[in-house]
Amino acid sequence: KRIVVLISGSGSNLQAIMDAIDTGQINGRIEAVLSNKADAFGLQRAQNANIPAITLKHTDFDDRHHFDQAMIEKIDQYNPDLIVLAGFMRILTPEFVRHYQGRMFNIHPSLLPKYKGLHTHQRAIDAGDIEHGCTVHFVSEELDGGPLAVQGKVSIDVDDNEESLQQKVHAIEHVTYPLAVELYCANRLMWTQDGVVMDGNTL
Ligand SMILES: N[C@@H]1O[C@H](COP(=O)(O)O)[C@@H](O)[C@H]1O
Repeated sequence: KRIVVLISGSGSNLQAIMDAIDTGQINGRIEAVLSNKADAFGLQRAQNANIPAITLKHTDFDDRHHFDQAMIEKIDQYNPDLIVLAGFMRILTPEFVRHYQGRMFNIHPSLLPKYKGLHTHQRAIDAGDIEHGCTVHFVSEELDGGPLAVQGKVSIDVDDNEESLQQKVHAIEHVTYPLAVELYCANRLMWTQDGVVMDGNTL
């Protein structure tokens, strides 16, 4: 499968997916990495792996609509089967989401539908939760609201703080995201009219 990854920052999830392709876990190829931030370290990771690393700065466009249209033009040059949002910190327009509906993943640092939005680790601690984690979901027009695909869980210990919990969640993300991409690339995971189907079972 042909994959395009969108990032805004460090790209540790991008790296985990690149490593899983190298080991043969994922039957796919990253055709390009696109960032809305020119200083995103993830671009460096892509260049180190000889993957086209593209910067498209949202600040160069008048509004979201024009930025997203420019992204679509750039991304479609790579004819992707899957778009992976990996720490891409822009809210996408409905047009963009509809254009890639059913072939676009996002990862969110909580056990959705709990804690949509920001500051998920501190909110889980403040709520007294004993478990937390991350969610890979298909992207829909509802922010952090698309159908769930794969989740990874961690325990919250009494001595955990926001930073220690973030590190735990990052570690489980680097297992969970490659697994979701692996299943999608193997046609074992898809979003159908009946919902998300994995290995023939509706989730
Ligand atoms: N959406 C969130 O943004 C972060 C990106 O991290 P990285 O992949 O850039 O290291 C991840 O924690 C992800 O859940």
